[in-house]
Amino acid sequence: MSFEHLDLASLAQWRDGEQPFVLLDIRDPLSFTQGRIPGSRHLDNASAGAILEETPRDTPLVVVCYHGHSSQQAAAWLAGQGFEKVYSLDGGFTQYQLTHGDDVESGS
Ligand SMILES: O=S(=O)([O-])[S-]
Repeated sequence: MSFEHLDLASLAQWRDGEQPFVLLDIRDPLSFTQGRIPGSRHLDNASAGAILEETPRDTPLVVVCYHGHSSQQAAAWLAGQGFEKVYSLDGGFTQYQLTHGDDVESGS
């Protein structure tokens, strides 16, 4: 079990499509509150239990971090928890914001 990489163009297609998936943002809570990809959930030690419990293992997960590095570790971990389709967003939120700066959600 492992994860795959997802680029921003593919993410945009997914967001326009019908297929459900879950965006999991592992950045620090303040960064998450200040700006995130709309619809993202914050994944940290506190929320991991509930997310693992309520998410069917065949739901595709897309992990987002700052630059696309630490999301790979989180994605590998999630794959190890039995999720069948796990993706790490290449470029992370930083790249997303550069190219989709007008499509960012904020607040808690
Ligand atoms: O969050 S990061 O590991 O890409 S700097």
